[in-house]
Amino acid sequence: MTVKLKCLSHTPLRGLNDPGANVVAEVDAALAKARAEVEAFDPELIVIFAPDHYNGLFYDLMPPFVIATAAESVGDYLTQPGPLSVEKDLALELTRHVLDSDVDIALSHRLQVDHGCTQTLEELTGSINRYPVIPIIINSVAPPFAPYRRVRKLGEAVGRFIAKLDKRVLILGTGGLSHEPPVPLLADAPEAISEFLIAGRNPTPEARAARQARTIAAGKIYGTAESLQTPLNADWDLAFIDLLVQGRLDEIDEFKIEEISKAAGRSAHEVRTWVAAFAALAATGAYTARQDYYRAINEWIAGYGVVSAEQN
Ligand SMILES: O=C(O)CCC(=O)/C=C/C=C(/O)C(=O)O
Ligand SMILES: [Fe+2]
Repeated sequence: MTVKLKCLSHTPLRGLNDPGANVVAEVDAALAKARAEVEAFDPELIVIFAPDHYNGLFYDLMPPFVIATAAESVGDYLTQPGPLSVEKDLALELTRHVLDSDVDIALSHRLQVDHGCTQTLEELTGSINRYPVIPIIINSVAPPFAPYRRVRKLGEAVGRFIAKLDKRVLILGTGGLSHEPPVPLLADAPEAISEFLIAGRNPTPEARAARQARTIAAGKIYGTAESLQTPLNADWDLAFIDLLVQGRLDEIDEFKIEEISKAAGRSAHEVRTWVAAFAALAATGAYTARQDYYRAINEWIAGYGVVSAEQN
């Protein structure tokens, strides 16, 4: 087995509310470099830890963690719709292995995934189905969340499974860093919103367009005095990246969910996907990591980072 890791932010607003051309070019260059590295590595399997933003998972049955044996992209926010090339039998084997490792995980034989999973796949591989993939969704948007120490345990269990495979495996984490888009909360939500959050699968095109328009409007004022959302926090982001690069993963067990929401925004919990990805890599052996890119980008509602790592 050979393992490489990439963790990066995603944003619903790429192409819909872009920052200046110089910043877009900078991000494009960072992504082009990452994509070239993936191409050269030529993975035989991608294990992607990703969040969902009320497209596949709803409060009618909200699991903390899910492995998909089949997945279909809903194609939100300019992403490619259609099926992913999920390694069905291996995904099922991984599910058994995770359960045998004392980490409870849900299983889906038909999961809808959104830009939170597919944008990174597209950016790093050119499409949503270029390489065999196993999607692992970590609830990062719909509280209550599993504690961070459980996310680390999940990652470790997945890493031990990867370590037994005779394959080149690319581990991906996607989401974060600090940010807070206008994702509604179930607590105190009006009837129509709570109905959507509980059972809003397959929205009409009009409903999807309204969601996207709301996010674009939020992006236009994000980081200004007019915005009610928690702003980006570059210090928090860089400290988190440092912790991963320095291999201080045990400190993650002490992360406090409420404190992170306040300091870095409610959607900063998407970094749970990075936690799981790094824990998985660490379970395969010692690693070296580096920060490839970071910039706080208000227009994209994203503390936007790219981090790479590989086994020593
Ligand atoms: O669900 C919607 O489309 C509206 C909610 C939203 O703002 C989506 C945010 C997407 C992200 O990737 C994020 O910021 O985490
Ligand atoms: Fe997201």
